[in-house]
Amino acid sequence: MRDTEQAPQQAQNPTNFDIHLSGARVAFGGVDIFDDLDLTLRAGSFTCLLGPSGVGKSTLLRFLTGLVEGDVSGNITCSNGGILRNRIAYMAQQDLLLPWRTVRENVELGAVLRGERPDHARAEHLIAEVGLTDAAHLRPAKLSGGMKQRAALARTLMEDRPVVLMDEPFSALDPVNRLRLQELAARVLRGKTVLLVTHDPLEALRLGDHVHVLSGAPATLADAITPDGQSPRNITDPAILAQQAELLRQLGADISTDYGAEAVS
Ligand SMILES: Nc1ncnc2c1ncn2[C@@H]1O[C@H](COP(=O)(O)OP(=O)(O)OP(=O)(O)O)[C@@H](O)[C@H]1O
Repeated sequence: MRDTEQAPQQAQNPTNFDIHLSGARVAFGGVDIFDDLDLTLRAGSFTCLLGPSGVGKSTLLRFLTGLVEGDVSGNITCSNGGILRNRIAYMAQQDLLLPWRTVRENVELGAVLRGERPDHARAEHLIAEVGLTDAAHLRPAKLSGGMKQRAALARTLMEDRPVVLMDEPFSALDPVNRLRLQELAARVLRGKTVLLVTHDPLEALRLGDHVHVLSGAPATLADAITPDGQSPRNITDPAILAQQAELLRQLGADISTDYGAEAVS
C-alpha cells in the first residue's frame, strides 16, 4: 500500500451536473420497496446511504443505473441534460470480477470493452494502492473475499466516470484496510458525484458530505446529516461521534438520548 504522497491526485474531471431523482417507485411482487421517493445528488458531492438490511438501499442504487427490471417508475434527470446511465461507474455488492481474467485484466476491463487502450500505469498504481501488486497476475478464484473486493474497488476507481455508485465497497475488509481504502476512495473520488451504500455509520460520516437513512416500508429517506469538514474525516472527533449516535437512533438503536450532547452543543 503506498503513502498518500505517491497516490493519484483527486479526480481530474470533476463532475459538473446535479442529478435529480423524482417520484421513484420500485415494486417487487406487487409490494412497494419505495414509492414517490425524491433525491438530489449535487455535482461533486459524496452521499452515503444507511438503512436496515432489506430496506431497499441496493435497489435505489440500481434504480439509478437503470438495472432494476419490472415494476419501476420515476424520473432521473441530469442538470446538463444527457442520460445518467452512460456516465456511471457501478460497484455492486457482488464483486462481478470476470473469473477468467487476472486482477490486472479485470481492473483494465472497462477500457478493453470500450475498445480503448488501457492506461497501464494508472492501473498498476491503483492495484498498488489497494495492496494487490503481488496478486495482479492472479485470477479471482485465487483471491480472498477482501482481495476480490479490493480488485473491484480498483476497477471502479479506474473508470474515472463522473458518477460513482458503490454498494458496500469495504464490507469484506479488515478494519485497517477498510480505513486505508476509505482514505483512497475519498482522495481519488474527490470532485466526483458519489453515492455509497454502507451499514457503518462511522464510515458514512467519514466519507459522506450528506448521510441519509432509508427506512420503513415503503421506504422513505430521512433528511441528510451533513458532517463538517472534508473527507476523510476524523472518526474520533466528538461531533462525528454525536452524529453517529443520531444515525444509530434513526436506525432504531436504543441509544441514551444525551450521548454526545456536549459535543453538538
Ligand atoms: N430482483 C428482485 N426481485 C424480487 N425481490 C427483490 C429483488 N431485488 C431485491 N428484492 C427485494 O427487495 C427488498 C430490498 O432489497 P435490497 O437488496 O435493495 O435491500 P438492501 O437495503 O440493499 O439490503 P442489504 O442491506 O441486506 O443489502 C428485499 O426485500 C429484497 O428481497
